Amino acid sequence: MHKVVINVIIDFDGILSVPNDAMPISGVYKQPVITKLKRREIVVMAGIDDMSSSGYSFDEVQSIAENIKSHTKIQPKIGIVCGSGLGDLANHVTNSDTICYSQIPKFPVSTVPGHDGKLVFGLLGGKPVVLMRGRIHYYEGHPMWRVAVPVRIMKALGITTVILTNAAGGLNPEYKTGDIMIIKDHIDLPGLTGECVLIGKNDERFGPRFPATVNTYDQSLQDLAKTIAEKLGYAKILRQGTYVMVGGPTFETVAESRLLRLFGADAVGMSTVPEAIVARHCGLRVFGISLITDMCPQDYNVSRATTHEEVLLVGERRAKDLQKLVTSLVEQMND
Ligand SMILES: O=P(O)(O)O[C@@H]1C[C@H](O)[C@@H](CO)O1
Ligand code: HPA
Repeated sequence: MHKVVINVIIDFDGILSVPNDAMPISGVYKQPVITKLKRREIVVMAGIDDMSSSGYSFDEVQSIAENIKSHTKIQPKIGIVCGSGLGDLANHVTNSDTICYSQIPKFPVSTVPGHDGKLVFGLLGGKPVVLMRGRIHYYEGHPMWRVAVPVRIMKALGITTVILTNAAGGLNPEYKTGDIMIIKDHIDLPGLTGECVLIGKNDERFGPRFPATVNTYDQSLQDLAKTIAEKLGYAKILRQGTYVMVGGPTFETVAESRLLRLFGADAVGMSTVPEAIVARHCGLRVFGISLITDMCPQDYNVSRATTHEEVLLVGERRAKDLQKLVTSLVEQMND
């Protein structure tokens, strides 16, 4: 969302004009403007996109879902978003129907390597699922609402639970590359600084204006995943922690990593939080899991540069373990 500072001139007849040099910059509205004008008028005058927009309307979301339904007979109960390098989970889906995002009118398309851009419908662990092989990220230039609108679309397709997976950098010094972290909580750093995914007009048919975000991540699913992971022999690589979302696409500096750790985060990534918030907002049960693909530098002497290639490589190496965990979780969870 853009914010603008503009100067307006209001003459004695109440006629209002905007100087030619009025330009959108990051900032806040000047108070005198707010008192004289409706917010919407300022937006129109400044030539900015509709600031009250929170994205596709309820009806648009329903109609995107209807279009998707015409491509498959599967009625999914669980939605799964695959993180960087984790899309091969789709290979475990049987009886599958695959639809490219680009085939679906208005469905946002991902541009990031390791994010194929396909919806895969089918059975996983015997349950009907829809899997997003590839997600949309804020740093690709999408507004925040668009990053998470696939979750609303999956809800309109009939899911009741969403599983969010991601690749993340480890901040907790006890973590190691290749660890699997069950997300117990998150820090919405963009949200705390004014870019919450739910900013804009609220349609109560999606969810309430002021949703609570305590207990975003379903406790019973966390417990079940922990039990399954231990049975699978993953105890040594299993973690449970707090994920912080940053806007990206830069990987963190040493000072940023230290700051995020001070905030209480165990892992950092560039996704998941808007999806989790939108999912809870519309009443979905949420489970989140991070694969620690690199350790964030917290010491200048040992800092080395993280690359996306490294992230994908670790994703590939741990893919099978994550696939087993997610498949068993889907199989054993109650609907
Ligand atoms: O989609 P996720 O969150 O798994 O992707 C992570 C964050 C960046 O998109 C990318 C960095 O390598 O991986
Ligand atoms: N930082 C932010 N996002 C990430 C990282 C990281 O180190 N690794 C994978 N996604």
